[in-house]
Parts: sequence; C-alpha cells; structure tokens
Amino acid sequence: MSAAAESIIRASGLKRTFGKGAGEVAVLKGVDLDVPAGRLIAFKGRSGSGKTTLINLLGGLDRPTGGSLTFDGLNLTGLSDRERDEVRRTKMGLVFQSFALFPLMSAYENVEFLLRISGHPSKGRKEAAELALEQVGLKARMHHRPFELSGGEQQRTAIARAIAHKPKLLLADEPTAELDSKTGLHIIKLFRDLVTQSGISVILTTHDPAIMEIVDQVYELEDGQIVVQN
Ligand SMILES: Nc1ncnc2c1ncn2[C@@H]1O[C@H](COP(=O)(O)OP(=O)(O)OP(=O)(O)O)[C@@H](O)[C@H]1O
Repeated sequence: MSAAAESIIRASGLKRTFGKGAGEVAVLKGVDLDVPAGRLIAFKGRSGSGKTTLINLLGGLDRPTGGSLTFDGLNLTGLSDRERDEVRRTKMGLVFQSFALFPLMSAYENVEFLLRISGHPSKGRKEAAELALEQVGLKARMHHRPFELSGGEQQRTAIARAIAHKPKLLLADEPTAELDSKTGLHIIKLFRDLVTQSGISVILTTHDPAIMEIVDQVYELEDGQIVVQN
C-alpha cells in the first residue's frame, strides 16, 4: 500500500435536514470527513449531536439532503435506493446497540441466516458462519439461543453476523451501550483485533471515554459538524 492510506469514507459538505418549513431541523450542517481504510474510528458527541444520523448516512440507510459521500471510491449519493441496498448488503456490516438477534435461532443460525438472505452461495456458507463465530470467540457456544447467552455474547453474535460476508466496513451504533463497562471494553478490544487481523474498517459511535484510548482516531460532532479530529 502507498504511504497515503486509501479512504474508506469521504464526505464533503454532508447535510441532513429533517422536516419542512417552520418545523425544519438541520441536524448535519456540512460534515467533511476523510476516513482512512483499515482503522478503528469513533464518533463522539453529546446526545443529539447527530452521530446516529451520520452513521445512517454512511451505511446508506438514509439519504443526505446535501453534500457528497463516497464509500470505497463509490459515489453513494449518486446511487438508486436499490443500488445502495446492494452495496450495503455486500460490502458493509451493521451492528446495533440492541443486538437485534432472532430470538428463536441459535447464534450459528442467526449468522447463517443473514448469509443466506444476503445471497451468499450455499457452498461455503457453513464454513463462513463458523469462521465468523470463531473470530469473535463464540464457536464453543454457537448452538445456544440468545436468551442462553450473556449480553456480551449476544453482541459477539451480532458482530459475527455482521462480518461473516467479509465486508469492507463495519458500522456500529453505540455497540456497548447495553453492556457493563468491562464487557463493553472487551467488545471494543474485539473490534481492535478484527481491524488488526483482517484489515476491516470499523466506525462506531460511543459516549464511553475509556474507548477513546483504544481507537485509532476520534471525530467529535458538535452542532452538526465535525469539530475535533484526533
Ligand atoms: N427522523 C427524524 N426527524 C426529526 N428529527 C430527527 C430525526 N432523526 C433524528 N432527529 C433529530 O436529530 C438530532 C440528532 O439525532 P441523533 O440520533 O443523530 O443524535 P445522536 O448524537 O446519535 O444522539 P444519542 O447520543 O442520544 O444517540 C436529534 O435532535 C433528533 O431529535
């Protein structure tokens, strides 16, 4: 790789306004970002500063009302909804605060099912699901259902599900918010290991100051813009 790392995300003047007329709320007011690939990145900012709104735009779950956004060199703002869905399905993984697992399926079935609906060929699906569960340290418990797993193990399952198709970018919105601080730290260390070992890019949002020590870079959002980068 060249000295200048390639970008996984580039945003320029990114805006997201909700509502119309007198009820209009400008949440993102021109976000400029250049996120190098293969790093662990955190967005921080007070509640309501727009972190989730920004993550949703980066993941193509929502469309900006202004500005431009590229993912892995691809202009996301120029794509149709269907094309954006396809990019997300094949090249991104999403992790949420609430884990969002299917309660009647085992950890393995949760991972395998997502591979199936995202079009992964049947050949190799079992291996891909098992490898992802192994990467998150859950292979020994993969036949348990979510209610038999701890919160940390449930979040590991959700992470396995998000990385099984080998995405380039993993987006995690407050992935540790439902966990105690020690378990949350283990989850962040898992993201750290995934970035180091597989070269995936991870962007997460957090309020937890302990996490800031572990990530490569922190971007702080304030009043709809990135105000600090370190
Ligand atoms: N669909 C929507 N319609 C109107 N306002 C919205 C919508 N989505 C978000 N907002 C507003 O945008 C602002 C930013 O919300 P967002 O969830 O992005 O913040 P956040 O930084 O993730 O907050 P938290 O840390 O509490 O999760 C909030 O004031 C919220 O009310």
